[in-house]
Amino acid sequence: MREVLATYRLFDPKGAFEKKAEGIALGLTIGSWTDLPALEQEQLKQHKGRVVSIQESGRETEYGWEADIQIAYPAANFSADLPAILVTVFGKLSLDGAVQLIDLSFSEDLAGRFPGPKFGVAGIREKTGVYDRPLLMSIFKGVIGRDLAFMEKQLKAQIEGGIDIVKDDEILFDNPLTPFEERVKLGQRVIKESGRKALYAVNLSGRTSELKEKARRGVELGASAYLFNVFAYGLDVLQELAEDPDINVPIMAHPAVSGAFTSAPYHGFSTDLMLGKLVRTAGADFTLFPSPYGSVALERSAALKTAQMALDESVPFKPTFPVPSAGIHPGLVPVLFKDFGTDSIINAGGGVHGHPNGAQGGGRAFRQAIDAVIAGQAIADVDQEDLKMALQLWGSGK
Ligand SMILES: CSCCC(=O)C(=O)COP(=O)(O)O
Ligand SMILES: [Mg+2]
Repeated sequence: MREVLATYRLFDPKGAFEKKAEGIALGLTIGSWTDLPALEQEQLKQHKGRVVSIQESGRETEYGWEADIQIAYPAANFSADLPAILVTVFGKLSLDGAVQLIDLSFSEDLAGRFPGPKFGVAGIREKTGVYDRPLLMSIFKGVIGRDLAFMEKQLKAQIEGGIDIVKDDEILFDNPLTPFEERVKLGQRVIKESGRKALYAVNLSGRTSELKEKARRGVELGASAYLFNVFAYGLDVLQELAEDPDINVPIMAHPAVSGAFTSAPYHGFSTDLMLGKLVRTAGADFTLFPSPYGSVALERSAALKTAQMALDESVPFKPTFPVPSAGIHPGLVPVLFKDFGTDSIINAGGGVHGHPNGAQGGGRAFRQAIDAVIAGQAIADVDQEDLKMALQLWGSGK
């Protein structure tokens, strides 16, 4: 049956979940129907949401008792796009007090209407030539108000330090000093000159109506990846980009703005649904999200579940690379590896550029830490200068 299955976390002071679930199933589909003639009632029944399960946790919160409920919505009610689906399952309900949308599952034929990542984990490993360890990514920092020569210096240092992927900071937009097209050309040239198989994710920014054309032009000029602030634009915009055959480079979903609707404990979307499952469904090859340990920390269980959703083998999409980020330094590599494993990306801005030996030293320190954990060695025992300096500066561990 073509349908979407929505899981909600509900709260109710009286624990009247059956009534509440039925109210949602009816309210988000056919509304009130009891006064209608029998024939019309029969026709409307095909469109009514169906309560599939109610699971009470036994936990009492400030909003009352807690339960997870599942409601199936017939695909006949919506067109096969994320805006229509999100409005169907959480439209006005999202405005109605304490309720969270924590999961969405699509029937197979419906899932087939979405692209998923073009490249996924395997495709990105192929592009970077790295198969047996977490990849290392870094971020341009302090480039607002600086020119292309400054960026070139930073990019060279990062690549020479052994970084596999360099990304723009999400706050770097098109600007006269470092315009999009010039950044693309610069990245292409510097990577080519380095002889490495690195990627540079340029921030694809600007008006929605101009994005596709801009992205295609960037690809013509040699762009190797795009960073995209998906939550400022919307998931459907990401999907449009991912589906375009001419935009044939990996897309990196940045979590900026997502906290506005994923961070509340009793309202909004769950983080793993948005940053794990839905960005993957819409076509992101990488998903960035706050790690549990750094400066902008996500609760550990939410971060782990986000990575799990990005890689989950039970969905019919290529896996999205999980990128736990923010405040990452070399001393955190062992815990990142323990929690997120080989199929993850270690990503750092300050932890690379703030190294006493500059971005080159920062890159080397990370690579030394990664090599050590892969070899089963304690990073504190590594006798290499860059890593030692990093551990002295930032410590080892959380
Ligand atoms: C909130 S995850 C995004 C990571 C990011 O864009 C960033 O700038 C992190 O920088 P940091 O210096 O904390 O590594
Ligand atoms: Mg940033």
